[in-house]
Amino acid sequence: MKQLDETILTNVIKRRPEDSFKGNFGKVVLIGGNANFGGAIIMAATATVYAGAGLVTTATDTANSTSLHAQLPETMFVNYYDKVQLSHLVSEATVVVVGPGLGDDFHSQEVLAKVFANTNSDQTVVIDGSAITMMAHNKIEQPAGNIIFTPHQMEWQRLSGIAIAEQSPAANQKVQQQLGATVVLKKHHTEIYTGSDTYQLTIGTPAQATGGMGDTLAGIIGGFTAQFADPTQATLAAVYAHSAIAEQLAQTQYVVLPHQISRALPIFMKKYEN
Ligand SMILES: NC(=O)C1=CN([C@@H]2O[C@H](COP(=O)(O)OP(=O)(O)OC[C@H]3O[C@@H](n4cnc5c(N)ncnc54)[C@H](OP(=O)(O)O)[C@@H]3O)[C@@H](O)[C@H]2O)[C@@H](O)CC1
Ligand SMILES: Nc1ncnc2c1ncn2[C@@H]1O[C@H](COP(=O)(O)OP(=O)(O)O)[C@@H](O)[C@H]1O
Ligand SMILES: [Mg+2]
Repeated sequence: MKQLDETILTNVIKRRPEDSFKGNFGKVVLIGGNANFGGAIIMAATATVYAGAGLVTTATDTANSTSLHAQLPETMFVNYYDKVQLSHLVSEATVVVVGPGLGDDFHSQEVLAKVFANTNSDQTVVIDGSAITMMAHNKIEQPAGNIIFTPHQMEWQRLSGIAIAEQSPAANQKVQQQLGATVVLKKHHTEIYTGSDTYQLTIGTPAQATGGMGDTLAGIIGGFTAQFADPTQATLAAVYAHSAIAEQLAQTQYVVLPHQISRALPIFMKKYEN
């Protein structure tokens, strides 16, 4: 297993061309946040905006629209029950992030089905949280696109059928190959299965063990894959940046809040641009 190090950041994070505009840095659509889990999609969208995506739209329950804009005026809002708008939005996106706080009831399943019906092979599709759980429980096929799954260990157990205690690199890799998708298996020392290689994160801290930390990672992956050329390298850089920022904050903090990682991204990324 290859160990991820700081060089992934300088390899991936590019200085912006002078002659550029928001359209050069990707359109990201994030779908999630039911009436109970609005915070999850707000945290994910915050991470995507602060990671530098050019245009960010959040498709969520209408109950979340005011709090979303109070936290993050940079994002646009769409009611995820508006099937026409949702279909159009997803099909026009550079990157789709689906699942943070989506829930798994009948309405969540309908939203997921509409999203999956409208992705295409040119897009990166980050599948997180409730979307992974629904795919596993309801045997839903993978959508079109370059797929990146971001499960925690229980979500990976649900999707792969491998019990947490049995999640060895060999067993995980076998299922990754069947899926044909990148798998970011989140835990202390997260493992990333890309198909051609397996990587391990050797940084990260228990100060990250708090709700919303994975939602934030999904958003950073969305922001990085929207802007930077190679989706696999961009994913590796996002995973590294998320924990590197957390480690820095944890030097003086007992717990690191997810939104603090997002807020730190622009200054952190500036140090590595080249
Ligand atoms: N503010 C918000 O709106 C927030 C909304 N959120 C959204 O909620 C949705 C559900 O996501 P979820 O992760 O909370 O629940 P689920 O998928 O049922 O997994 C939990 C079960 O798995 C078990 N478990 C075992 N190992 C584990 C591991 N390594 N990591 C984690 N769990 C592990 C665990 O064991 P236990 O803790 O009971 O011992 C428990 O039985 C999802 O859409 C997410 O985005 C959250 O992000 C929080 C903030
Ligand atoms: N002890 C730990 N050490 C390092 N990273 C951790 C630790 N605990 C949690 N994390 C990180 O926090 C995130 C948790 O993801 P997840 O469970 O999906 O959170 P949520 O769904 O609440 O946003 C992952 O990126 C994981 O690697
Ligand atoms: Mg999660």
